[in-house]
Amino acid sequence: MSDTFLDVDIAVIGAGSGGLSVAAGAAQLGASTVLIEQHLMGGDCLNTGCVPSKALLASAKAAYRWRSEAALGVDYALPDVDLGAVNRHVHEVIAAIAPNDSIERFEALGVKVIQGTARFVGPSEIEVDGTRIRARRIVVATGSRAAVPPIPGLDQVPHFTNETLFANTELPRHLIVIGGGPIGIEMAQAHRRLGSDVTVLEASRIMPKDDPELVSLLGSRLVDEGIAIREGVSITRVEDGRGGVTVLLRNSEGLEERIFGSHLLVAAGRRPNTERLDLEKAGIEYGPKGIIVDARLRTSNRRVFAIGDVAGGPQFTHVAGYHAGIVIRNALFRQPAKVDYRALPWVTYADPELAHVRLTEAEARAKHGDDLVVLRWPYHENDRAQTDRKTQGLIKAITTRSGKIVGASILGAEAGELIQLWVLAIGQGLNVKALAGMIAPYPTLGEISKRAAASFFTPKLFSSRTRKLVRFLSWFG
Ligand SMILES: Cc1cc2nc3c(=O)[nH]c(=O)nc-3n(C[C@H](O)[C@H](O)[C@H](O)COP(=O)(O)OP(=O)(O)OC[C@H]3O[C@@H](n4cnc5c(N)ncnc54)[C@H](O)[C@@H]3O)c2cc1C
Ligand SMILES: NC(=O)c1ccc[n+]([C@@H]2O[C@H](COP(=O)([O-])OP(=O)(O)OC[C@H]3O[C@@H](n4cnc5c(N)ncnc54)[C@H](O)[C@@H]3O)[C@@H](O)[C@H]2O)c1
Repeated sequence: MSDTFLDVDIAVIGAGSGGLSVAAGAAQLGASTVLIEQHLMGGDCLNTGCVPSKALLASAKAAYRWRSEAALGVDYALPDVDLGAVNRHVHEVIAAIAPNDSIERFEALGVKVIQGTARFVGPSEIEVDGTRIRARRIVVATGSRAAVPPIPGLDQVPHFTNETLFANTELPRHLIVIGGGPIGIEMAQAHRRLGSDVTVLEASRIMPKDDPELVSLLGSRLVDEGIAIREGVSITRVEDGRGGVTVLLRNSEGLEERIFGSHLLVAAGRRPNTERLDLEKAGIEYGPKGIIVDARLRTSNRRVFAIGDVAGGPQFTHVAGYHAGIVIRNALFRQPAKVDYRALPWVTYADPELAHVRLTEAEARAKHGDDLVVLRWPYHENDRAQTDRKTQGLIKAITTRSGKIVGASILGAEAGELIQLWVLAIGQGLNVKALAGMIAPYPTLGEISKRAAASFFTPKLFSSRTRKLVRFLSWFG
């Protein structure tokens, strides 16, 4: 028998990036809203994901200044990294952002926040520690956690995941990272620059979702910084001992190897948080990738939506926030809004940054065949990149022969900022002509986008036909 009974318009399970956005929107639109969180307000992104990882990367970038900015005539001393102080910085950043996601802020918006683990007890009812909640609409936003691969011995060996890494206050002597996806690559570079030896062990190739040409340039840069990247390895066993961890693997040539490290980070993908929800009781279908949803983010139970990492699609904070808007439109405005990932960007915050939107070159070739133009512009051709000595990298944009932009990838300084122009252009279905004709302020890195776009017209503009035309017109005074 439950102690309390609540009857509300919307119940949201999980106060991470997705759940917080739905709850804030629903309450401000006048819907009675309950938000249930079993652990920390803000979820993964604030506490164990985006925020601490980017704060750690900021310290790492500072520690690298002696090398990256030596050419500017300013002599930075060799860094003396105190990981305890770095850790304090990381947690101060979390604390500075936390009020935005706090219980107090949400209650002030009119949301009833309940702390505890929610589970379904019926198609439109959930229970949290004796409180039963009936809701017209329920939104599952329970996120994901690190997937620990079934490597023999791994469960016996101490290892970090994103849940524990940011509590560490001692610099690893040699960090072995399992997984060369965005978490593995960002954390590998952060630790290398802070002073650790780092080895990345990747089963296939690093950053498999990004453009291989740009990934390969990033990979070379990471290797130059001293990170050992081992691709195509198969880890056969992990053992504890000798004050650290030993990883046994078969390398890409089929040879057995042992690698010894002081610490291990597992960054080998994510598992959706579906287990503790009793989804069967609400008739909600799910699989290993998460809760099954349609394009309107409805589950097999039409009163229940699933958003963010638990919904099995792209796993980013900006996607969880985008999902929240789709659910608000469906649940509160009764609009049949659907997700559309055609202009979905992502950025990996290595230095240099790697940013991408829509199709890679390979995907574009598969879709458009020969109806394709690949535009490239290197950073070293940009004056601002030269003044700031940030000349590594390039932009690669893909258009159809008629100039419709179908994809863009950028490797280089501020790539995460530069990609936004391309996100807008792709989202609005713009022709490359719009970017080529834009007046870009000088000297900015943004001119790289304009120059790449303008290069679409170079062959036509300087063709013999155009030159003949110009000569002809000059006869008329
Ligand atoms: C190291 C790392 C770095 C990242 N960096 C970036 C980045 O730079 N940019 C980016 O866009 N994305 C990044 N991500 C991904 C991003 O963190 C996630 O995509 C995002 O947090 C997903 O939001 P969510 O709302 O789906 O889930 P979460 O933020 O994980 O929130 C889910 C919440 O639900 C709660 N919960 C779970 N089950 C229950 C239950 N039964 N009852 C009550 N509460 C429950 C959890 O405690 C949690 O607070 C990163 C992830 C990691 C791990
Ligand atoms: N900057 C960002 O936006 C950012 C940063 C971090 C994380 N994220 C999000 O979090 C998600 C999870 O990140 P992730 O890096 O853990 O996962 P991921 O799935 O993107 O990459 C995991 C990598 O681990 C490899 N792997 C898996 N099992 C392995 C094994 N046994 N041995 C060796 N390699 C193995 C895979 O081949 C893959 O390349 C990302 O996909 C992304 O959506 C985003």
